[in-house]
Amino acid sequence: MTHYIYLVRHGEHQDAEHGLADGPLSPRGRRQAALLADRMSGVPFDAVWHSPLERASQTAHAVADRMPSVNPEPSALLFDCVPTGMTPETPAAFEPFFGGVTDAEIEAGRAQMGDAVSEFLVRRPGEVHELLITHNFVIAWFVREVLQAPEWRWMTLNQAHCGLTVIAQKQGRPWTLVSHNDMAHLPVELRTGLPEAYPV
Ligand SMILES: O=C(O)[C@@H](CO)OP(=O)(O)O
Repeated sequence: MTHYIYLVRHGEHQDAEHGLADGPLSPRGRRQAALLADRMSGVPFDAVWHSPLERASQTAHAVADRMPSVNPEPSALLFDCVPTGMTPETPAAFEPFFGGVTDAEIEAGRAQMGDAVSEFLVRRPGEVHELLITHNFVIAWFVREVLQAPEWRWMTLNQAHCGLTVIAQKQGRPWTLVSHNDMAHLPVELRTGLPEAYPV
C-alpha cells in the first residue's frame, strides 16, 4: 500500500509576461493543463487540492473536469510563498533574490510550509493518490523536505509549468522522490517556466 502525492506547478498564466502576480491561464497554459489532464486521467485520485490563486485553480479544474468523482478544493497551505530567508549557509549568489522579500513574508512562508508538511506529508491508510496543484517554491520545499536537504536547497529546485513531481511513501518506509519535473506529456514548445531553457 502506497501513499502517492503528485505535485504539479500550475500552467503558464496570461499575464506572466507583464509581471502580474496572477491571472487566468494563457492559451499555452490551457494546453499544458489539457495535456496534464490526459496524462493523469487514469489515476484514481482520492483528493485534488490547489492553491487559491486563479492559475492553480484553473489548472486543477482542467484535470478534475475529466474525473466526475473528484472535487478540487483550495488550500491556503498551497499558496505561493517564500519558504525561508537568507541564512549563513545560503550561497551568496542567492542574496539579490532576498532583496525584494520582507521579513514578514519570510516568517509567513516558513509557518505556511511547516503547516503544509504537517498536513500533507503524513501516512494515510491504504492506497492513496493525492494531487496538489501549487507553485514552484512550494514544490521545491516539499522535495527538499523529502530529501532532508539543507533548508536553502529549495532555491536550487525548479519545476516547469505543469511539470509532474511525484513523492511516495510505502507503509513503514520513508518518503521517497519517485520523479522530479517529469515533462513527458509536454512538447518542447510547452516546456515553460524554468529559469533557463532545458538543454535536451
Ligand atoms: O513566482 C514564481 O516564480 C513562483 C514561485 O513559487 O511562483 P509560480 O509557480 O506561481 O510561478
